[in-house]
Amino acid sequence: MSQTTPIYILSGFLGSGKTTLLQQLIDHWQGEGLLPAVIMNEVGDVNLDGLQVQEQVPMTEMLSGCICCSIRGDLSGEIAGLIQREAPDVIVVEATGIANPMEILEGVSEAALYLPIDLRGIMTVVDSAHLLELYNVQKGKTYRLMQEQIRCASALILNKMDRVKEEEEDLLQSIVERWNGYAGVWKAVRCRVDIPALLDALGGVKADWTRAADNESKQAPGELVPQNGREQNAEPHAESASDHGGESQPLHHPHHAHKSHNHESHAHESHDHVMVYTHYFKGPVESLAFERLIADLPRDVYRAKGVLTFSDTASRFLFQYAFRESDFMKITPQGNVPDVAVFIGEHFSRSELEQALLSLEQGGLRETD
Ligand SMILES: Nc1nc2c(ncn2[C@@H]2O[C@H](COP(=O)(O)OP(=O)(O)OP(=O)(O)O)[C@@H](O)[C@H]2O)c(=O)[nH]1
Repeated sequence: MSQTTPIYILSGFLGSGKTTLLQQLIDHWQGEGLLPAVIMNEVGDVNLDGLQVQEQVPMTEMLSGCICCSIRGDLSGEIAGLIQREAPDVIVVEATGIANPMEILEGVSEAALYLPIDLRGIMTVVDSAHLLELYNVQKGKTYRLMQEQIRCASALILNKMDRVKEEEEDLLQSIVERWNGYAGVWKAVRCRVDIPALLDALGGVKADWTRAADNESKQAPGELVPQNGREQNAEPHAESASDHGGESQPLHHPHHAHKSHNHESHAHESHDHVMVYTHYFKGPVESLAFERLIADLPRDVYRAKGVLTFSDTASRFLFQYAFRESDFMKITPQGNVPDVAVFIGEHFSRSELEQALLSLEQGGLRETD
């Protein structure tokens, strides 16, 4: 009799709603009396999504790199550590939005060779409005990455349907069916889906199954992809970054040993165009000026998030910016969380952004009103 820990990969482009879905999965499992654990991967050096996950959920952070390449070698160690320390009933790996799911799948499959884990599938969360916009243009790395994330999915959550016009719904449906005719599709706003049905479609997680049942129903991790015939369909990684100019700073993490595998240089190339700027604030900033700065961000900044103290309000805020939509939520972070903002995008000017933020800190923007 062997015990295996079910593991799910949460994929989807930056800001599509992965953490929003994660919260619902956690609530569901906790309601069933199960202990979920999370491996959270962020390209920036601060984990802001972690602030949205309850403290009692065991969580491991893999920061400053993308799980599918630069810190992939660490993944099995993190899974092993989590199982040993916490003995969770289920593990969710939330990948960065720029991760190629095939590479993560490989990473988890490698780990499954010597760890008692059972890969249940990849849930890909799609920002439906963003997908439709990119589909109209039919080019760009983000478009190809989204396509790949959809192709590799075992379950697809077409999220942000509130931003899709009714007349666009058929097109959306036909795009994803063409790219992946096997995965179950759930349309959602704020990832509100029938969680038990979603999990059942991927094999479910049950306390008795996890803790006591034998391995009869266990799927070999690698089976998920060939089963659906998607391995052949998957397009190669996004093309080399050499076609991009600008002052982009590639995403690297020199402190982590790189595990050698066939796709390594390939995988790295796919992220070379992505850059991250992290700004630590020295003090509070004015809320309206900050909102204006966010509204004026260059389009090449496609994701931003942070924790801020505003000079004109009493509480602290978690701010989110994804696909030109921003959101501010009051929070009271536990522990010592600095005021910080992370900006992710492609070859935007870090120095200009830094200057704008510094000027904001000095109240500079107010003077230009
Ligand atoms: N309009 C709209 N906004 C949504 C929806 N679902 C989530 N959001 C918002 O989108 C933003 C990003 O959501 P997250 O769940 O943090 O996205 P994510 O994929 O985890 O983001 P990264 O981890 O940074 O890649 C947040 O401000 C959410 O409140 C939705 O259905 N509609």
